[in-house]
Amino acid sequence: MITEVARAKLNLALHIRARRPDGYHELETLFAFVADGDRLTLSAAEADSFEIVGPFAVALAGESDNLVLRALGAFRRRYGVDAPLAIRLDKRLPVASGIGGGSADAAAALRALARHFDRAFDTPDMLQCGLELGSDVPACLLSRTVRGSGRGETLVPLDGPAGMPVLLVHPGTALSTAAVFAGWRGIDHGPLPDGSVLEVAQRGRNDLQPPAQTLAPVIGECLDLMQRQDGAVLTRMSGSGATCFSLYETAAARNTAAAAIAAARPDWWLLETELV
Ligand SMILES: C[C@@](CO)(OP(=O)(O)O)[C@H](O)COP(=O)(O)OP(=O)(O)OC[C@H]1O[C@@H](n2ccc(N)nc2=O)[C@H](O)[C@@H]1O
Ligand SMILES: Nc1ncnc2c1ncn2[C@@H]1O[C@H](COP(=O)(O)OP(=O)(O)O)[C@@H](O)[C@H]1O
Repeated sequence: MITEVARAKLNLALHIRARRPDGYHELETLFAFVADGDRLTLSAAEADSFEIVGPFAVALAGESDNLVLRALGAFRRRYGVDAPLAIRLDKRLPVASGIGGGSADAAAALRALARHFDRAFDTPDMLQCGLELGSDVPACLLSRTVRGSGRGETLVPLDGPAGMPVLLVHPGTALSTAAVFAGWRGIDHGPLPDGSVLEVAQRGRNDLQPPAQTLAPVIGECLDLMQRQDGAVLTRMSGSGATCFSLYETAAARNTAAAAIAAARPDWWLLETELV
């Protein structure tokens, strides 16, 4: 049996530069990944099966086109393999929350398939296979700190602050990525700055925060509460929201903040983790 962690994705900064005629946006982003995420297992079987378990399985129960199955179909068509497989997804990340759960699951499925069929996962061909499933899937295939541009598929690996403590907070509202992009006002506020990963993150922005917050005002409350805690070196919304993150210098500061936020908002989802 093969197990892959579908690590949660963060956009440490996300600059939207232009609307494209094909309906996508030209962007510049600093992708980073954390130690925790969904878990995907894959094994040879008599017949195909797909099962979703875990705390957020119920959010996907009504959907037939899970990104994991789309990844399986894309891999089979591309590489001409059809041996039956049993796949199980342990859904631990909130759905439609800006931390790439679906993209990370698709990427984890591609990595597991590559291992099962004895292929490399980081080839141009696999990255293209990933891009056809979603703009974030190539970055999620690599699951390491990387600068992304274009639709998110032009990737330059960077040395990030691995091990840095992170707190993720999701205030409960699911947001459609397309709806948030549609609310971007079309004003280019400029490229990612230069500097180390942490400097770029601290001097950067998330241009999708204003339109996300218009759709889900609770994001403002979430950021306020996170910013009121001591010791964060950066607090920001990730992707199209609504998950927000804080980076800390120490695990103790992160844990103290997590306890205070959990006490204030017991209904919000929290994850204490670290950058990889
Ligand atoms: C905003 C980001 C930032 O990393 O993350 P999430 O919030 O989804 O996690 C990504 O750009 C999301 O990537 P992904 O979730 O793979 O999006 P896709 O499936 O490719 O596209 C969904 C929709 O988002 C919009 N979209 C996506 C990427 C992009 N560069 N421009 C866009 O305008 C389009 O409306 C598209 O139809
Ligand atoms: N395995 C999956 N996990 C999460 N969402 C999925 C999955 N498969 C399909 N989806 C669909 O993709 C949408 C975007 O989900 P997700 O990737 O979690 O959000 P985001 O792109 O904001 O991080 C969901 O609303 C859901 O309809």
